[in-house]
Amino acid sequence: MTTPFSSLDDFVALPRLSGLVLNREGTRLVTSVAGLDPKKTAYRTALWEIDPAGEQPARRLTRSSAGESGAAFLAGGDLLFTSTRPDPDDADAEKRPALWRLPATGGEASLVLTRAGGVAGVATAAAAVVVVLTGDALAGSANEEDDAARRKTRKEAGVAAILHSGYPVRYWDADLGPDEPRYFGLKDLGGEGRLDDLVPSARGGLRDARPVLDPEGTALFSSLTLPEERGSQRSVLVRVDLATKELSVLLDDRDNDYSPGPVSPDGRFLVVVRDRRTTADLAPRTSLLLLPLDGGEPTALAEGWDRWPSPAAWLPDGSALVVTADDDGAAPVFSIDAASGAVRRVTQDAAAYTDVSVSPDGATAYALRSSYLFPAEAVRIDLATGRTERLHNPTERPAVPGSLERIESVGEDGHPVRSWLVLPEGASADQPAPALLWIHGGPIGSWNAWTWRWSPWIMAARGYAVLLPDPALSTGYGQHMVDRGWGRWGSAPYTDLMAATDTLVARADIDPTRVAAMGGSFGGYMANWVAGHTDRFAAIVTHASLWALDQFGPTTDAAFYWEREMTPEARQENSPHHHVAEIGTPMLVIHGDKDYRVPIGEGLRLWYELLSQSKLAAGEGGETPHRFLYFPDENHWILKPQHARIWYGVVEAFLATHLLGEERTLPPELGL
Ligand SMILES: CSCC[C@H](NC(C)=O)C(=O)N[C@@H](C)C(=O)N[C@@H](CO)C(=O)O
Repeated sequence: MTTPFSSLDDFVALPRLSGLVLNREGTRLVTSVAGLDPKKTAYRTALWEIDPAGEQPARRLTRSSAGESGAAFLAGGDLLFTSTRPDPDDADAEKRPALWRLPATGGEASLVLTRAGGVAGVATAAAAVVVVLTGDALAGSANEEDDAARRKTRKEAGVAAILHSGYPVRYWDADLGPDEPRYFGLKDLGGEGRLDDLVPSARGGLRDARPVLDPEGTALFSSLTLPEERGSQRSVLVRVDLATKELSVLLDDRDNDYSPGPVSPDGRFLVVVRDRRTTADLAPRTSLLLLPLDGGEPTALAEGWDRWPSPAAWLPDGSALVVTADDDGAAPVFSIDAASGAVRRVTQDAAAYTDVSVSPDGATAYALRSSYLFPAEAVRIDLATGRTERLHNPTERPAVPGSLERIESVGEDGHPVRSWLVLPEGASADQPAPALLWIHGGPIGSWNAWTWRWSPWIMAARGYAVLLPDPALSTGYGQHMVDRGWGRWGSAPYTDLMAATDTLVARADIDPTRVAAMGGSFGGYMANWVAGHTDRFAAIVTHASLWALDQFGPTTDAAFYWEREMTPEARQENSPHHHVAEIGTPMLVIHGDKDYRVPIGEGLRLWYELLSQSKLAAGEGGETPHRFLYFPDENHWILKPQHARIWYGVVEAFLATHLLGEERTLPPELGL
């Protein structure tokens, strides 16, 4: 069967949904759809409306060459969004994300405000016309005019230098400073659009945070990151009064990070996500608290539930909280009774749900849902029965070239290890398929949702089976599954993966002689570890991978996080670079230069040590089966559509050489 996964051009052109917001009346749903721009070198998003009743077809709301994102409904029904589309009244204005408003009654969107530091996000109150914007301001600026003037000076002088006195200095793929994120209360939406800097003392503490407003728009709740000694940090929970700007710290201790969930409909309780601070002996743990906003003590919610919930929305009568949580290769919707903490699974399918909101009568939820069978799509969920119905979406489900199975293996310690297995069409005992072991990143995570970056269907369309195992350190299997791998990456996570591979190759429809291992980020770490510990794979692909743990810890963008995870001894014991001399498998190394999470130094050192020290080191004349695919302008992830095509094309060619004994033509854009 020909599907969009047969052609990389067709694959990158598939439209992608993200985000879903519901208006207060429950009558309008809005999502973002990303599609290729005319040059096919970038994605741009447009806003689409979906009928919550499931009757009308989806309709496109916005159209511009700049694209739109960050949709948020105002009480009253107008839709706010951000866009770098041109200011209709100022053709010469600099392109920067601004705030736009689309009237509920129809007509064109109008520009609400533009600011020198741009508008990064919008939060609105449910029951009052109150808006809080997120946007950058230069650290030293006193107000908006001052900020604009300082930016102009810096730009005209051509200065990019940044003077730091604290940590971190980089985040993901961005250099931090002298900009820092701020929250702005927007006064007089219809008039001058005056902005009020709500936390001027935040320094860099609002990075990674998002404001949550109470229903009446009297206060915002947020995490605020505070610097600690020795480059460390913690996230405390704060409340900011939107009238007086008074900031109060609600929860702050050195054993946990806190972030806000939704405020109860009566405004009395705040749901709080508590993330336990890790040490070399203590793995992460996520739990929920209910914090009375009248000053009482927080209480644990669903304390005995061995899952890590992500809060989504309250039922309108405040009787229950709707959450999602990773669970056995899925991320269903659950309901937690607010009084008893009793947990009930709502959705029953093996899918991952996000962006959940609840209708005003509390009977229905709306969400995005994806799985390995289909990308994100908007659905309606009957909260009483769990019955789930696909709405009329802006996109169709792409047909996939094969089938999906759930399989189970047993780890060395007897612990079950569960995997998804993608099988190509025609795989059988008569025609066993070559196979790929794909290792997920994190390492705290799960293969439970569609991903565009690691699409197993691209490989299935080319005849490969793909195994997606959740080894030790994966989420959705209880705390013990995380604890048994914490700080011991080369032990249970590795042996679980080998147990899953044993189960895979024991199948009659899999060819045990043609199997490769691949992973990205932590998955790339593990691919490197696999390379130094077994010769059972015919090829290894390692993307954005950790190679030398002593070097990686201090150079990543969040050194404090990794330095907590292992002792110096554990870093030595678990570092793949000590085993380079054992590597006898051809490796394809892939790295982006703008990767600040796993800095390029990991990829450069891995590449040189493979060429100079592995069993397949470069010989006289420089010959080696290893390859290095380097992206000078990509980050931890390969995001540009033309580079995604190169990524899949080069990976496929490398696998064809070593698993199938076939030579493929490399993508011509490589210029080779
Ligand atoms: C929730 S697990 C922690 C993720 C981790 N965070 C920090 C602060 O380092 C992280 O980014 N890990 C990467 C090495 C990684 O494996 N990333 C994966 C998944 O997040 C990826 O696919 O990029």
